[in-house]
Amino acid sequence: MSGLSRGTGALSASPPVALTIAGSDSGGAAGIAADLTTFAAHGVHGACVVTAVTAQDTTGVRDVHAVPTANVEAQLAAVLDDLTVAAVKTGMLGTAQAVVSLSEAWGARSRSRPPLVVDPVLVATSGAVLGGEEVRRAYVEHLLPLATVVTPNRDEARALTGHDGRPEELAALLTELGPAVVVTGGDPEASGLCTDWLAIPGGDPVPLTHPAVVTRNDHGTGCTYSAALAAQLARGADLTAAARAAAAYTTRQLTLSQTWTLGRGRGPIAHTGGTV
Ligand SMILES: Nc1ncnc2c1ncn2[C@@H]1O[C@H](COP(=O)(O)OP(=O)(O)O)[C@@H](O)[C@H]1O
Ligand SMILES: Cc1ncc(COP(=O)(O)O)c(N)n1
Repeated sequence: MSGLSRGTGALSASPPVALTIAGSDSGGAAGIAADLTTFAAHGVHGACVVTAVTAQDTTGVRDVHAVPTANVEAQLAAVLDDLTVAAVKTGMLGTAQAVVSLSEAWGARSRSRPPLVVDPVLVATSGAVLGGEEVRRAYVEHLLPLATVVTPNRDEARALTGHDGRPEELAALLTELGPAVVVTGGDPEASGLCTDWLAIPGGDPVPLTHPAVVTRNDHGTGCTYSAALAAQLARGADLTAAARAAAAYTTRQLTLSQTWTLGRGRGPIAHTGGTV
Protein backbone atom coordinates (compact mmCIF):
# COMPACT_ATOMS: atom_id res chain seq x y z
CA MET A 1 0.00 0.00 0.00
CA SER A 2 2.70 2.43 1.03
CA GLY A 3 4.70 1.14 -1.92
CA LEU A 4 1.91 2.25 -4.25
CA SER A 5 1.83 5.80 -2.90
CA ARG A 6 5.63 6.02 -2.91
CA GLY A 7 5.72 4.65 -6.42
CA THR A 8 3.08 7.10 -7.71
CA GLY A 9 4.96 10.06 -6.21
CA ALA A 10 8.27 8.93 -7.66
CA LEU A 11 6.80 8.64 -11.15
CA SER A 12 5.17 12.08 -11.32
CA ALA A 13 7.30 14.89 -12.72
CA SER A 14 8.20 17.78 -10.42
CA PRO A 15 6.26 20.97 -11.17
CA PRO A 16 8.03 24.14 -12.28
CA VAL A 17 8.64 26.65 -9.49
CA ALA A 18 7.62 30.32 -9.63
CA LEU A 19 8.58 32.86 -6.99
CA THR A 20 6.51 35.85 -5.96
CA ILE A 21 8.12 38.78 -4.14
CA ALA A 22 5.17 40.77 -2.84
CA GLY A 23 3.08 42.00 0.07
CA SER A 24 0.29 40.21 1.93
CA ASP A 25 -3.34 41.34 1.85
CA SER A 26 -5.20 40.23 4.99
CA GLY A 27 -8.43 40.10 2.98
CA GLY A 28 -6.97 37.46 0.65
CA ALA A 29 -7.72 39.34 -2.58
CA ALA A 30 -4.40 40.77 -3.77
CA GLY A 31 -0.68 40.26 -3.20
CA ILE A 32 0.79 36.94 -2.05
CA ALA A 33 -2.66 35.29 -1.71
CA ALA A 34 -3.55 36.06 -5.32
CA ASP A 35 -0.13 35.00 -6.56
CA LEU A 36 0.08 31.63 -4.79
CA THR A 37 -3.46 30.60 -5.71
CA THR A 38 -2.84 31.61 -9.32
CA PHE A 39 0.42 29.65 -9.45
CA ALA A 40 -1.39 26.61 -8.01
CA ALA A 41 -4.15 26.88 -10.61
CA HIS A 42 -1.44 26.69 -13.28
CA GLY A 43 0.16 23.57 -11.77
CA VAL A 44 3.18 25.62 -10.69
CA HIS A 45 4.70 25.37 -7.21
CA GLY A 46 4.76 28.82 -5.61
CA ALA A 47 7.53 30.15 -3.37
CA CYS A 48 7.08 33.54 -1.69
CA VAL A 49 9.21 36.35 -0.35
CA VAL A 50 7.05 38.69 1.76
CA THR A 51 8.02 42.36 1.49
CA ALA A 52 5.17 44.01 3.42
CA VAL A 53 2.26 43.04 5.62
CA THR A 54 -0.89 45.06 4.96
CA ALA A 55 -3.98 45.29 7.16
CA GLN A 56 -6.39 45.43 4.24
CA ASP A 57 -9.90 44.40 3.27
CA THR A 58 -12.28 45.05 0.39
CA THR A 59 -12.84 48.64 1.56
CA GLY A 60 -9.26 49.83 1.92
CA VAL A 61 -5.81 49.61 3.47
CA ARG A 62 -5.61 50.36 7.22
CA ASP A 63 -1.97 49.77 7.94
CA VAL A 64 1.26 48.73 6.20
CA HIS A 65 4.24 47.11 7.90
CA ALA A 66 7.34 46.97 5.70
CA VAL A 67 9.33 43.81 6.38
CA PRO A 68 12.93 44.81 7.26
CA THR A 69 15.15 44.71 4.16
CA ALA A 70 17.63 42.28 5.76
CA ASN A 71 14.81 39.78 6.26
CA VAL A 72 13.56 40.21 2.67
CA GLU A 73 17.11 39.57 1.46
CA ALA A 74 17.35 36.46 3.67
CA GLN A 75 14.03 35.12 2.34
CA LEU A 76 15.22 35.64 -1.24
CA ALA A 77 18.57 33.96 -0.60
CA ALA A 78 16.85 30.98 1.07
CA VAL A 79 14.60 30.40 -1.94
CA LEU A 80 17.24 30.92 -4.61
CA ASP A 81 19.88 28.80 -2.81
CA ASP A 82 17.58 25.80 -2.65
CA LEU A 83 14.97 25.82 -5.43
CA THR A 84 15.38 25.98 -9.19
CA VAL A 85 13.11 28.91 -9.96
CA ALA A 86 11.64 29.03 -13.47
CA ALA A 87 10.08 32.52 -13.23
CA VAL A 88 9.85 35.37 -10.73
CA LYS A 89 7.22 38.06 -10.29
CA THR A 90 7.33 41.12 -8.10
CA GLY A 91 4.27 42.81 -6.67
CA MET A 92 4.11 45.37 -3.86
CA LEU A 93 7.67 46.12 -2.82
CA GLY A 94 6.60 49.06 -0.67
CA THR A 95 9.83 50.97 -0.12
CA ALA A 96 12.54 52.34 -2.40
CA GLN A 97 15.07 50.44 -0.28
CA ALA A 98 13.32 47.16 -1.09
CA VAL A 99 13.30 47.97 -4.82
CA VAL A 100 17.01 48.87 -4.82
CA SER A 101 18.05 45.89 -2.69
CA LEU A 102 16.14 43.47 -4.91
CA SER A 103 17.63 45.07 -8.05
CA GLU A 104 21.13 44.68 -6.62
CA ALA A 105 20.54 41.05 -5.64
CA TRP A 106 19.10 40.28 -9.08
CA GLY A 107 21.80 42.16 -10.99
CA ALA A 108 24.52 40.38 -9.00
CA ARG A 109 23.30 36.88 -9.79
CA SER A 110 25.96 35.19 -11.84
CA ARG A 111 23.92 32.09 -12.67
CA SER A 112 21.38 32.36 -15.48
CA ARG A 113 18.41 34.46 -14.46
CA PRO A 114 14.86 33.21 -15.03
CA PRO A 115 12.24 35.56 -16.55
CA LEU A 116 11.42 38.47 -14.20
CA VAL A 117 7.87 39.88 -14.33
CA VAL A 118 7.62 43.24 -12.58
CA ASP A 119 4.13 44.44 -11.62
CA PRO A 120 4.97 47.97 -10.48
CA VAL A 121 2.36 48.26 -7.72
CA LEU A 122 1.92 51.92 -6.77
CA VAL A 123 -1.79 52.37 -5.95
CA ALA A 124 -4.40 49.84 -4.69
CA THR A 125 -7.85 49.39 -6.27
CA SER A 126 -9.20 51.18 -3.18
CA GLY A 127 -7.02 54.21 -3.97
CA ALA A 128 -4.46 53.65 -1.19
CA VAL A 129 -0.90 54.59 -2.13
CA LEU A 130 1.29 51.46 -1.87
CA GLY A 131 4.39 53.08 -3.36
CA GLY A 132 5.19 56.80 -3.34
CA GLU A 133 7.49 58.97 -5.48
CA GLU A 134 10.72 57.42 -4.17
CA VAL A 135 9.43 53.93 -5.00
CA ARG A 136 8.41 55.10 -8.48
CA ARG A 137 11.88 56.52 -9.12
CA ALA A 138 13.58 53.36 -7.80
CA TYR A 139 11.55 51.24 -10.23
CA VAL A 140 12.56 53.41 -13.20
CA GLU A 141 16.22 53.69 -12.28
CA HIS A 142 16.93 50.22 -10.86
CA LEU A 143 14.39 47.44 -11.41
CA LEU A 144 12.68 48.04 -14.77
CA PRO A 145 15.98 47.81 -16.71
CA LEU A 146 16.46 44.30 -15.27
CA ALA A 147 12.89 43.08 -15.95
CA THR A 148 11.88 40.69 -18.70
CA VAL A 149 8.43 42.25 -18.78
CA VAL A 150 6.73 44.99 -16.78
CA THR A 151 2.93 45.08 -16.36
CA PRO A 152 1.72 48.55 -15.32
CA ASN A 153 -1.94 49.49 -15.51
CA ARG A 154 -2.63 52.75 -17.31
CA ASP A 155 -2.21 54.97 -14.23
CA GLU A 156 1.06 53.25 -13.35
CA ALA A 157 2.29 53.62 -16.96
CA ARG A 158 1.56 57.37 -16.79
CA ALA A 159 3.34 57.66 -13.44
CA LEU A 160 6.39 55.68 -14.59
CA THR A 161 6.81 57.60 -17.86
CA GLY A 162 5.69 61.01 -16.63
CA HIS A 163 3.56 61.21 -19.82
CA ASP A 164 -0.17 61.26 -20.44
CA GLY A 165 -0.25 59.61 -23.87
CA ARG A 166 -2.20 56.68 -25.28
CA PRO A 167 -1.42 53.32 -23.66
CA GLU A 168 0.43 52.06 -26.75
CA GLU A 169 2.66 55.16 -26.66
CA LEU A 170 3.37 54.64 -22.97
CA ALA A 171 4.16 50.97 -23.60
CA ALA A 172 6.64 51.91 -26.36
CA LEU A 173 8.24 54.58 -24.14
CA LEU A 174 8.77 52.09 -21.30
CA THR A 175 10.54 49.61 -23.61
CA GLU A 176 13.30 52.23 -23.93
CA LEU A 177 14.30 51.26 -20.37
CA GLY A 178 14.93 47.70 -21.62
CA PRO A 179 12.01 45.40 -20.78
CA ALA A 180 9.03 44.21 -22.74
CA VAL A 181 5.85 45.91 -21.49
CA VAL A 182 2.18 45.07 -21.10
CA VAL A 183 0.12 48.17 -20.29
CA THR A 184 -3.00 46.51 -18.91
CA GLY A 185 -6.45 47.77 -19.76
CA GLY A 186 -8.65 47.28 -16.72
CA ASP A 187 -10.92 50.19 -17.64
CA PRO A 188 -13.49 48.64 -19.98
CA GLU A 189 -14.02 50.61 -23.19
CA ALA A 190 -17.42 51.77 -24.49
CA SER A 191 -17.20 48.94 -27.02
CA GLY A 192 -17.42 46.41 -24.16
CA LEU A 193 -13.82 45.35 -24.69
CA CYS A 194 -10.60 45.60 -22.67
CA THR A 195 -7.31 46.13 -24.47
CA ASP A 196 -3.87 45.31 -23.09
CA TRP A 197 -0.97 46.72 -25.13
CA LEU A 198 2.06 44.45 -25.50
CA ALA A 199 5.30 46.10 -26.60
CA ILE A 200 8.47 44.10 -27.19
CA PRO A 201 11.66 46.19 -27.58
CA GLY A 202 12.30 46.95 -31.23
CA GLY A 203 8.75 46.07 -32.34
CA ASP A 204 5.47 47.93 -32.69
CA PRO A 205 3.02 47.69 -29.75
CA VAL A 206 0.35 45.03 -30.32
CA PRO A 207 -3.21 45.27 -28.95
CA LEU A 208 -4.47 42.20 -27.06
CA THR A 209 -8.22 42.59 -26.82
CA HIS A 210 -10.82 40.60 -24.89
CA PRO A 211 -14.42 41.07 -23.74
CA ALA A 212 -14.86 43.19 -20.60
CA VAL A 213 -16.48 41.61 -17.54
CA VAL A 214 -18.89 43.89 -15.72
CA THR A 215 -18.06 43.45 -12.03
CA ARG A 216 -17.16 45.26 -8.81
CA ASN A 217 -15.19 42.21 -7.69
CA ASP A 218 -11.87 43.24 -9.18
CA HIS A 219 -9.59 43.59 -6.14
CA GLY A 220 -6.44 41.60 -6.93
CA THR A 221 -6.91 41.63 -10.71
CA GLY A 222 -3.48 43.04 -11.58
CA CYS A 223 -1.74 40.64 -9.17
CA THR A 224 -3.63 37.70 -10.68
CA TYR A 225 -2.70 38.78 -14.21
CA SER A 226 1.02 39.18 -13.49
CA ALA A 227 1.13 35.90 -11.52
CA ALA A 228 -0.59 34.08 -14.41
CA LEU A 229 1.93 35.64 -16.80
CA ALA A 230 4.84 34.43 -14.61
CA ALA A 231 3.26 30.96 -14.33
CA GLN A 232 2.93 30.73 -18.10
CA LEU A 233 6.57 31.77 -18.56
CA ALA A 234 7.58 29.19 -15.91
CA ARG A 235 5.77 26.59 -18.01
CA GLY A 236 7.77 27.64 -21.06
CA ALA A 237 5.30 29.79 -23.01
CA ASP A 238 6.66 32.62 -25.14
CA LEU A 239 5.76 36.13 -24.07
CA THR A 240 2.94 36.79 -26.52
CA ALA A 241 1.26 33.46 -25.80
CA ALA A 242 1.79 33.99 -22.05
CA ALA A 243 0.19 37.47 -22.18
CA ARG A 244 -2.85 36.16 -24.05
CA ALA A 245 -3.24 33.19 -21.69
CA ALA A 246 -2.83 35.38 -18.59
CA ALA A 247 -5.61 37.71 -19.78
CA ALA A 248 -7.85 34.73 -20.54
CA TYR A 249 -7.25 33.31 -17.04
CA THR A 250 -7.87 36.69 -15.37
CA THR A 251 -11.07 37.23 -17.34
CA ARG A 252 -12.32 33.77 -16.37
CA GLN A 253 -11.65 34.47 -12.68
CA LEU A 254 -13.45 37.84 -12.93
CA THR A 255 -16.44 36.04 -14.46
CA LEU A 256 -16.46 33.41 -11.70
CA SER A 257 -16.75 36.06 -8.96
CA GLN A 258 -19.09 38.33 -10.92
CA THR A 259 -22.23 37.57 -8.89
CA TRP A 260 -20.57 37.07 -5.48
CA THR A 261 -20.69 39.32 -2.47
CA LEU A 262 -17.56 39.04 -0.34
CA GLY A 263 -17.02 42.05 1.90
CA ARG A 264 -18.54 45.52 1.72
CA GLY A 265 -16.26 47.10 -0.86
CA ARG A 266 -14.50 46.10 -4.09
CA GLY A 267 -14.65 42.32 -3.65
CA PRO A 268 -11.88 39.89 -4.56
CA ILE A 269 -11.45 38.40 -8.01
CA ALA A 270 -12.08 34.64 -7.65
CA HIS A 271 -9.13 32.61 -6.46
CA THR A 272 -11.09 29.37 -6.62
CA GLY A 273 -12.63 27.60 -9.56
CA GLY A 274 -10.41 25.09 -11.19
CA THR A 275 -7.14 24.73 -12.99
CA VAL A 276 -5.69 25.85 -16.29
N1 LIG B 1 -13.51 44.31 -16.09
C1 LIG B 1 -12.61 43.60 -16.76
N2 LIG B 1 -12.98 42.75 -17.74
C2 LIG B 1 -12.10 42.01 -18.42
N3 LIG B 1 -10.77 42.05 -18.20
C3 LIG B 1 -10.33 42.90 -17.22
C4 LIG B 1 -11.21 43.70 -16.45
N4 LIG B 1 -10.48 44.41 -15.57
C5 LIG B 1 -9.21 44.05 -15.77
N5 LIG B 1 -9.11 43.14 -16.77
C6 LIG B 1 -7.88 42.51 -17.26
O1 LIG B 1 -7.13 42.11 -16.12
C7 LIG B 1 -5.74 42.28 -16.35
C8 LIG B 1 -5.18 43.23 -15.28
O2 LIG B 1 -5.53 44.55 -15.63
P1 LIG B 1 -5.77 45.81 -14.69
O3 LIG B 1 -7.10 45.71 -14.07
O4 LIG B 1 -5.50 47.00 -15.56
O5 LIG B 1 -4.68 45.68 -13.56
P2 LIG B 1 -4.63 46.46 -12.15
O6 LIG B 1 -5.44 45.62 -11.18
O7 LIG B 1 -3.17 46.48 -11.84
O8 LIG B 1 -5.23 47.81 -12.35
C9 LIG B 1 -5.63 42.79 -17.80
O9 LIG B 1 -5.47 41.70 -18.69
C10 LIG B 1 -6.98 43.47 -18.02
O10 LIG B 1 -7.33 43.56 -19.38
C1 LIG C 1 -0.46 43.57 -0.80
C2 LIG C 1 -1.04 44.18 -2.02
N1 LIG C 1 -0.41 44.03 -3.20
C3 LIG C 1 -0.95 44.56 -4.32
C4 LIG C 1 -2.11 45.27 -4.28
C5 LIG C 1 -2.68 45.88 -5.54
O1 LIG C 1 -3.81 45.16 -5.97
P1 LIG C 1 -5.13 45.94 -6.38
O2 LIG C 1 -4.71 46.94 -7.45
O3 LIG C 1 -6.08 44.93 -6.89
O4 LIG C 1 -5.62 46.65 -5.13
C6 LIG C 1 -2.77 45.40 -3.03
N2 LIG C 1 -3.93 46.08 -2.91
N3 LIG C 1 -2.20 44.86 -1.90
